[in-house]
Amino acid sequence: MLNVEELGFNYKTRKVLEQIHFNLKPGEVLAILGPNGVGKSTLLRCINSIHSPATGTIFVDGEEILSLEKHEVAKRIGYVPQRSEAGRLTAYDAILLGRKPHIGWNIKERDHKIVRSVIMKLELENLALRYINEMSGGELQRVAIARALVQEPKLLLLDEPTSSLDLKKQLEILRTVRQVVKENNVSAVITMHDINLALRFADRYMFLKDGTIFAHGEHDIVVPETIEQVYGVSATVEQLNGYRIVIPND
Ligand SMILES: Nc1ncnc2c1ncn2[C@@H]1O[C@H](COP(=O)(O)OP(=O)(O)OP(=O)(O)O)[C@@H](O)[C@H]1O
Repeated sequence: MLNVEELGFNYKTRKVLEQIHFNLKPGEVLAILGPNGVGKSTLLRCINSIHSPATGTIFVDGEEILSLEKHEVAKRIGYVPQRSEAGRLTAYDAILLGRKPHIGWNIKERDHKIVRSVIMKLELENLALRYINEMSGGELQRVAIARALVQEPKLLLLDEPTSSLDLKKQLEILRTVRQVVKENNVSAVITMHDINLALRFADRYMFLKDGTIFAHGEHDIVVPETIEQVYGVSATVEQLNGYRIVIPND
């Protein structure tokens, strides 16, 4: 679904990413982890072609992403940035806007049906007619995720999607994203800071350090050495209730 080959990116003269190389299969959730400022959001923006890489190529569902028109990118990729803009429109209309790449001028009953089903899936019924510029950070974050889901993309790019959510909603959102990925055989790339949440919902993990991949693989790469090397934190990794968990030592 996603092939990133030898990707490098600079902000002006400052090198941010180099030698990023990985694949993601349909039906997989990849968690991108790493310290503040390492380039996680920048990587998502390169995949979504908001940024043009200095080197390398990115293929989504077999198509080179930079060769596609913006609306063609939007048909394939649903991107939720860290901070969403909030205009004076209702949550329902904001979510319906996610259908725009597919519909042109005419909104069909099928579009409303998809919007209603995502609203129910994310339990947003009570927010649907509220204005998004009057919402809390967490409410807005859930609306932005709903909007990406109604796009019915092949690839979801979520930049810290749970950063403003309470514990229950963190679990609900990630469970829903995982369910959508598995049911529709699409893929998701999610940047996160909470390693334990990632260990619960992702299939693969990628740790970035100094602008490049330090480790990439399944949960067995999440070991004390990786945590120490990437974050400079001594930690123990244990198994609890079927999940691997990371516990800092001090
Ligand atoms: N528009 C920009 N212009 C110049 N530098 C930028 C720009 N956006 C980000 N940077 C810098 O590029 C580096 C990578 O930023 P990025 O936002 O990708 O990191 P991140 O890993 O997502 O961080 P965080 O975990 O704090 O969200 C940082 O040093 C940041 O200061």
